[in-house]
Amino acid sequence: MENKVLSHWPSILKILETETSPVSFQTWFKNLKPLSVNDNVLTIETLDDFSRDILKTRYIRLIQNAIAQVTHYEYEIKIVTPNEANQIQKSKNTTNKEDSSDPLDNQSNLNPRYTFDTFVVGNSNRMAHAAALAVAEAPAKAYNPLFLYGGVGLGKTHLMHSIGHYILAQNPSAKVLYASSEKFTNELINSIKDDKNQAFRNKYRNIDVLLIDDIQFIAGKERTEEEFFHTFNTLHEDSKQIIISSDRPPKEIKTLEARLLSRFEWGLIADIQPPDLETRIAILRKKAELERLTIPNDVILFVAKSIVSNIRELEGALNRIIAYSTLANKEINIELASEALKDLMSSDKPKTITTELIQEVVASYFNLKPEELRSKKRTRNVAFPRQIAMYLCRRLTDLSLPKIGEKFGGRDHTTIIHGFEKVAQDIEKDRELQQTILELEKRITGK
Ligand SMILES: Nc1ncnc2c1ncn2[C@@H]1O[C@H](COP(=O)(O)OP(=O)(O)OP(=O)(O)O)[C@@H](O)[C@H]1O
Repeated sequence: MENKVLSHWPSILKILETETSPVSFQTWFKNLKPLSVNDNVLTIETLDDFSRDILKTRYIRLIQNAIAQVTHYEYEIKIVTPNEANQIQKSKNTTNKEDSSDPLDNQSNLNPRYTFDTFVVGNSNRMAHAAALAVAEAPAKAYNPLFLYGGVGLGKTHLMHSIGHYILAQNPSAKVLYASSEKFTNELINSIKDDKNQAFRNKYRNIDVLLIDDIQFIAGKERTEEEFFHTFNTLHEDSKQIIISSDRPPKEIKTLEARLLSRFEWGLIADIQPPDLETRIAILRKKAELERLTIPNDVILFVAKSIVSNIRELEGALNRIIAYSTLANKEINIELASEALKDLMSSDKPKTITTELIQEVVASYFNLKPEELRSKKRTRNVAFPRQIAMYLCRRLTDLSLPKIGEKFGGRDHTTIIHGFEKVAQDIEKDRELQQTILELEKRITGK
């Protein structure tokens, strides 16, 4: 059964928009995502605990009414955070229960917000964006497959959906299908269980564009790899476009079958790096513009400097500030922003510390670009911050010396040891440097 809530979600949002103030709509409703319907319960995802609590206490009835106006059906509403949604998904996966009323079935599953228009291009994603656009303009002709990889929350899904939207805008009858590799796996398992393998194959092989997100999850799952291999071959032979995303390059997906690995390398592999400061600022400005909000420059800068390695978190921080301002009925300024982000900054949740994060923080501290730390430049204004970044990489990550060297433009591990020792010695006698290192560590670890 195709669920009406999802297909009519834009109309439901329109009703909510007319029934609430613009700020309230932007803050609480615009980002809601209907996830699934089970019996009478509709699960909707919101951005964080804060929004979930507000929605639960103040707006459930309003949402129910808006949905009922469109679907003529009254659902029980369950609001969840992305973490809770993941938990639900995980428990579903382990029980392998088929959700026959999955609202995403029979759709291309594209998020209307993820288009090229709303994607900000910067140094960190320029190449991936150009490749995505080339594929969108000439599906199955430019690069096939297109393999996009990068860390969490850096825009892979956004770019994939943008390709889908673009192709559909050019050719509305194109069959575009987006699925996470988990969904692909679950549907395959269910199809085997229910003896519906042919239906599964029809679904994934009779399409023009296949977008598979987070492919790393199929690695090591033999049956899924096998099925994906045949799906891939069929589509590729029929000149259909395949776009794949992953959190790492194909070669680093351990236990991925060699024949799949080699196919992933047939087309183009493009990476997305964490955004530099300028791009983070541009993303925040774009978001404010889309939400029709005026956010002071110093607040934008504050957020952009506070959240460096994940665009989802960057957006979440801005949403939080907007929510605080709405609730407290106060204008957005730097005091309000620091208050709103206080918990986020001092959160106990361990941050993933990567060399990219360290390079970004160190570069920003010394007014450099992260690329300069990876470059061959040897002037002291670059060389010393680079040694500091190497020192911090060695202290704060578990990476081996050669791996760190690789992340600094392919330097030899002896250079890393030299950098580390130089800084370690200087700290002994230089109090100012001690303070600098402490400050950098604080910014990197968020503690
Ligand atoms: N360049 C960009 N311009 C504007 N928004 C962006 C950009 N990159 C990412 N975003 C936004 O950041 C959020 C996270 O992006 P997305 O979900 O595409 O990340 P991802 O790389 O697929 O993450 P994951 O690894 O968790 O699947 C989305 O809301 C997306 O719109």
